[in-house]
Amino acid sequence: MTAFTEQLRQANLQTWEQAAEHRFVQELFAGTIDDAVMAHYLIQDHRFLDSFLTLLGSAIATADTFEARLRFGRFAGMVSGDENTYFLRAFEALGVSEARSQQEPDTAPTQGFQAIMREAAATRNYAAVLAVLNVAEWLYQDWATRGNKPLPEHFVHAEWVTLHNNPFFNDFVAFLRAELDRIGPAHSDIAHDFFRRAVALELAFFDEAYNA
Ligand SMILES: Cc1ncc(C[n+]2csc(CCO)c2C)c(N)n1
Repeated sequence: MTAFTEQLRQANLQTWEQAAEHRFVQELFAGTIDDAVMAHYLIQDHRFLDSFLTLLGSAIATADTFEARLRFGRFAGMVSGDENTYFLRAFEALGVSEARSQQEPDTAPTQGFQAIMREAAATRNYAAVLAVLNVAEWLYQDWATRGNKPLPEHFVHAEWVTLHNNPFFNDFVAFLRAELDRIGPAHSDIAHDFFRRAVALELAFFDEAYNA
């Protein structure tokens, strides 16, 4: 039988592939991404991280096992530490001042993500929370691990790949998928709905980077 998460991905395959093979991903690996595009993307993504932590909090609250709560807790610690540091170092390297990173308005995909993460958290439904988390993590792991490509030279590019392709992260994605494979089939409609909308937002988020 096809795993539930694989069924979700197959149901959204075209959008998923457009995101995973996006121009942003190609240029990131090639190291040719325009600094203005990277800066705009990271400013917006730093805001994504804020609501993402809200969603993780909801996963801790709604998970049905102690083991799952521990894993989400460890992951929240990593995201709040190393990953936040990356953003600050990248902003400095790209010459993005604190004033600019705060002044730039939220784009539509950023607002869309903040809304769907809050909405999933508010359902208090573990399957809905897992559906959004799976897209945000698994889709990023997919593009970051595809083809075993060599890392770009500049740390701003290279670390954006390795943050989404390392043993800790890969383990966490496997855990997220196993949780949704276990919980999802009994909540299929809500899982499909949140998964589909989140994949569309991922594609829109990459597209938006080029409106810098
Ligand atoms: C638009 C967008 N979608 C997904 C991710 C991936 N992601 C978001 S939070 C998080 C946890 C720690 O890495 C990961 C992997 C992203 N950064 N931006």
